[in-house]
Amino acid sequence: MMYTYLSKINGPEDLKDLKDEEIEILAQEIRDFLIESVSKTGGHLASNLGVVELTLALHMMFDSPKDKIIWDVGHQSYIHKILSGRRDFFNTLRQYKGLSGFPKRNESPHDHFDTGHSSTSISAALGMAFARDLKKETHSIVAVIGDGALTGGMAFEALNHAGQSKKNILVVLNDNEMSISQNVGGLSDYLSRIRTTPIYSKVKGDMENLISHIPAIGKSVVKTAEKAKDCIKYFFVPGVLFEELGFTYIGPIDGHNFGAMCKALKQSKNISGPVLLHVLTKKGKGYKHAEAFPDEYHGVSPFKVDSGKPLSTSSSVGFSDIAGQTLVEAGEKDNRIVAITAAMPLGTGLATFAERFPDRFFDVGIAEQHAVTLAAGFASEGYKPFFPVYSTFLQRGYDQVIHDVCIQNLPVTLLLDRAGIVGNDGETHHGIFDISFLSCVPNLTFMAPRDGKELKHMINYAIKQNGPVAIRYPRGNTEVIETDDFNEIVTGRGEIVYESGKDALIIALGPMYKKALDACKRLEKRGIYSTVLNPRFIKPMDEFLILQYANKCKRIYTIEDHIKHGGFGSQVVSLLNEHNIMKEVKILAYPDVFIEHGDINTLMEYYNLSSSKLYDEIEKDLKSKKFNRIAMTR
Ligand SMILES: Cc1ncc(C[n+]2csc(CCOP(=O)(O)OP(=O)(O)O)c2C)c(N)n1
Ligand SMILES: CC(=O)[C@@H](O)[C@H](O)COP(=O)(O)O
Ligand SMILES: [Mg+2]
Repeated sequence: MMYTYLSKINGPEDLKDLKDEEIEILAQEIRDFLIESVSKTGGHLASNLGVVELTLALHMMFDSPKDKIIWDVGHQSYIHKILSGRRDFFNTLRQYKGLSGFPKRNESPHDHFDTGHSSTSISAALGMAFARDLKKETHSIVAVIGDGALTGGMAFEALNHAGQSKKNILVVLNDNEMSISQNVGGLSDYLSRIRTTPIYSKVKGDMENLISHIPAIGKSVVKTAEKAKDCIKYFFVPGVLFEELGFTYIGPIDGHNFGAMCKALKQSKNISGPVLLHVLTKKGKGYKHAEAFPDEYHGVSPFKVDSGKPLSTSSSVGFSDIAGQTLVEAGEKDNRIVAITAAMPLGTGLATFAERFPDRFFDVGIAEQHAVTLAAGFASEGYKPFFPVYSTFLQRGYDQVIHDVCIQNLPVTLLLDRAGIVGNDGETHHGIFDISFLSCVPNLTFMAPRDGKELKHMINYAIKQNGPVAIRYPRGNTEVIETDDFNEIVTGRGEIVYESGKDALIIALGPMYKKALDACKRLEKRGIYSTVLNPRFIKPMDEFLILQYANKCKRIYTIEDHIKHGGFGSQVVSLLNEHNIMKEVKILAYPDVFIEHGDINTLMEYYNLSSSKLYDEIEKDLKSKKFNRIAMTR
């Protein structure tokens, strides 16, 4: 495709000479480029299509990188990347060693703050504003936050502080009425009222003027006048909530009108103190499939541009779907079951539960902390709350897990979806810390299913427990095994899934058992016979089974889709240590680094966790041990 204007943009300075009509053509070219490029790599499409004019206006009116633009979540920063000299790298978007899907300070001087998790932009911008003023610098600082991200508690904490601080920062609220799914909550309703009541914006200036001229004479008259002022203000002035917090509110502005956006941004620069600019956009703008289904086009895998259909389809089923389906089946039988999501009903497989049991389904917005304590409240009243949440996002609700759930030993079940490497979203999103931060918490039962069938049984097991349970499972698909032979889930019991000899004991957590099994069968061809153990329980661990086989086998390997530090393997080591079993354990897990983005198979290969790398590691290790022994006896 020919990009007449886009091909000439190598940095934001190249925008400055363009006329409004040319900017309009450029906006169209950017949309075409985005659709074409993301259809090949996959990525966050709909959110980016919605902020084309907004990003152009920001780069036109501010002087990046001297002025700092902070993108909340950062999934909508693609146009910013295109305009700041990274267009030619879009064919590598979210690929291993390629362009990140989020802002990265180490990627460009135009990226001032790394994001990925939601609702951090206002806090970061405010910190930068305090620093700027202490250093007596003068640049502008802009936080761009979506209406979804504004539902996160951190955003409220930051607004509260920023309003009182009187610091010069601009918060651009990009309101498209969508989180990944339809946005929720009272604040979202408030924004819709501003959006749908045109009188608000028209009369704002006049009203403020009028209010300021209401005279104040005599004590009781003053009181009455103040009350009247408040009433008038609350009724007519848009964004009064933000004004009351200490912000100057501007808006709502049509975020697809470049001229209006530039005018509003210019206006914001002349206001002293924090300003909130409320911008209305359409998620998916300019691509009919994304406009019609912004939730499905929020994050996409490669697709055909004409039909909008994914390039590859899979016949297997996702772990998330199995979790959702199991909760629906359980919900039919037991009306104590409630399901909570923090703005991820689709990703966590809860769509059917939401439809089937609207009274027992709660989307709380991007509010993981609140979700955990809400679940605790339900549990304290005899309910069986389930909170399916991406492992990485539960990091937000850690204190609540300890303080509100586990200390009170409440029967809340945390379904840790996307546990392990998630692939292209990268370091902010990999769920590789949960074993470390959860297995140290008393009262919590913690499990990892080897496949979808085991997940189903574990969820049903969790329903029967009287205390907190967590179950971790990865992003992606699982086999559907419809066989009846299944060892029932019993607290603290693992299972031997394969036993051909005692050369090696391979303890493989969750779905890693499959790779272990592959490696084990290849090892047999080299005359190495081993046993594969599926621990099922991270906590309480099946100490008996592990010790029994550790005693029998020559060498022990643990495999997990998690970091090594504080992970499952390190707990096996300490178990053996406590029982004076002096056998070497090799932990096969991720090292102490943040794992970059890339597809899951590539990352697993790189970090020696693919079947073939596991085979190589074990074979090499067993060989070297033989040599060591010979060397030692000499
Ligand atoms: C703490 C946290 N929870 C959940 C998510 C998943 N998530 C990513 S984008 C998004 C929706 C954001 O909506 P909004 O800010 O309005 O941006 P839009 O996509 O509408 O432009 C969600 C829930 C996240 N990134 N961080
Ligand atoms: C930006 C963000 O946090 C989400 O959009 C995330 O990328 C979704 O991940 P899944 O594709 O695994 O649902
Ligand atoms: Mg939104």
